[in-house]
Amino acid sequence: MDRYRVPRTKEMEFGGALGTAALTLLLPGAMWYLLTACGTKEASVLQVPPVPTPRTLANPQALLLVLAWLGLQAALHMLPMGKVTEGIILRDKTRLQYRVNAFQVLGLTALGVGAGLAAGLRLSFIHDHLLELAGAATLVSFGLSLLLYLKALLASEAALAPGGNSGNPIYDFFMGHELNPRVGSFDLKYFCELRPGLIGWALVNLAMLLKETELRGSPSLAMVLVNAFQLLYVVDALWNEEAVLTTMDIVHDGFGFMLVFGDLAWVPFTYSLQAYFLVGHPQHLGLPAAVAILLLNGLGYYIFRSANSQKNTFRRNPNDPRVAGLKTIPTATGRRLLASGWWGFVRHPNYLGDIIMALAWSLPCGLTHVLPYFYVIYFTMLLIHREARDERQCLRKYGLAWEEYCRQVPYRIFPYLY
Ligand SMILES: NC(=O)C1=CN([C@@H]2O[C@H](COP(=O)(O)OP(=O)(O)OC[C@H]3O[C@@H](n4cnc5c(N)ncnc54)[C@H](OP(=O)(O)O)[C@@H]3O)[C@@H](O)[C@H]2O)C=CC1
Ligand SMILES: CC(C)CCC[C@@H](C)[C@H]1CC=C2C3=C(CC[C@@]21C)[C@@]1(C)CC[C@H](O)C(C)(C)[C@@H]1CC3
Repeated sequence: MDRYRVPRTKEMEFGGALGTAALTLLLPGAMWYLLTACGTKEASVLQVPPVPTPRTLANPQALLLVLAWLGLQAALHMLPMGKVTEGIILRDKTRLQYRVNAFQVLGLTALGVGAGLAAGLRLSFIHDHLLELAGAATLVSFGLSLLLYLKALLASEAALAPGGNSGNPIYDFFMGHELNPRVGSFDLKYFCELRPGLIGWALVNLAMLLKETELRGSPSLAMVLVNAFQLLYVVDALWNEEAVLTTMDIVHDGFGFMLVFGDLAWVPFTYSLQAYFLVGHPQHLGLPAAVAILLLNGLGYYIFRSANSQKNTFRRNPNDPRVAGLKTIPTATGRRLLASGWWGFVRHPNYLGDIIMALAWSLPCGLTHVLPYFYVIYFTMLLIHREARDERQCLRKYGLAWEEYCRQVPYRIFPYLY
């Protein structure tokens, strides 16, 4: 097993141990700040929000609900439906198996929620107890990350994550020490990456729509647009679940606090900020503006989906007629890089589409507040940072061929700008 041992992480990211220690506290703090500010009349980012009470941070009922949600999603994931597929080849030359059934799970969850609503369930309680639920999800994230770190200490050296094996406990706790932590055949990272967080996000959005309906008799056009756009994004991710197996998160990053908190708390509670904002700060959206925003989202989605599909098709079968005619650059690894089509336009066309969509999700909230624009600002920063991480890995993997690609396709995300 020694020859498969994962080398020590030398280049630490996010400012090393100090930076990751700060982020471990700052990220939950930022989420708390955003939600509290959004719940006030002013919704100002400059107003210092009240200090959270212990009861809001650790509410037993909210904790039970979050655990029940995770339990339900885990149980649905384990149902023998959907196909089983293999992940990429690991260091020890083995491949893990994954059950692909997130889309069916979404369908079953939707049926359950529909039945609940028909039976009188007041889903808008999610709006009324948003802080408690976010606090509970944060607590669960800390607990799970700690268990994962302890479990990783017992794992074989070949099972560790290349990015989370520095030997510094704080850094490795944040980045994730073990690459693919599993309990039996249940893969914790693969499960958390999409299902509880993304379906939870759609559920929180729906709760906001229902709350608005309770308050004003019907949902606003702005709220319908935000719900529809983000639901499309969630459905798309679940429908293309298999593609997640080749993302940086699954292939390179361990499962630590960054991803656990990101998946279980950050995504459902901060990505739904626009819908939460609209409940307390109704916006009038005229039809021409709505059509323009709809077209913008359509453009973003088209770029995002076709760029991701083009690369996935090419990686699966370079001779597929849909991609066989594209220009490519050979690399020493035997794999080729696409150098025309979407991947000849900019080096990360999928990020460009994603950022355009992010803007379209904020615009329905009007131009009077900064808060609903948090997502597009944060997301642009996240993707610029992620792009830099990916470039470093690609340069390491492909060397001269990557340099040639960068020469042929000079812009990273934004054509003629960056
Ligand atoms: N909503 C959210 O919060 C987030 C969304 N995302 C979205 O997730 C999606 C996936 O993103 P991510 O996992 O970061 O990365 P990508 O899907 O962009 O994958 C990057 C990898 O693609 C391969 N690649 C790069 N250039 C080429 C090329 N020219 N030809 C062929 N292959 C190439 C390389 O891997 P290899 O060569 O090994 O195949 C590279 O490591 C994106 O659409 C992104 O916007 C990402 C993060 C957060
Ligand atoms: C909390 C920190 C600031 C950083 C946390 C980052 C995470 C929230 C994101 C890292 C990569 C992600 C991906 C998606 C959601 C956000 C996180 C977990 C994704 C599942 C969204 C839907 C897309 O279609 C996708 C391609 C499947 C995404 C994969 C990466």
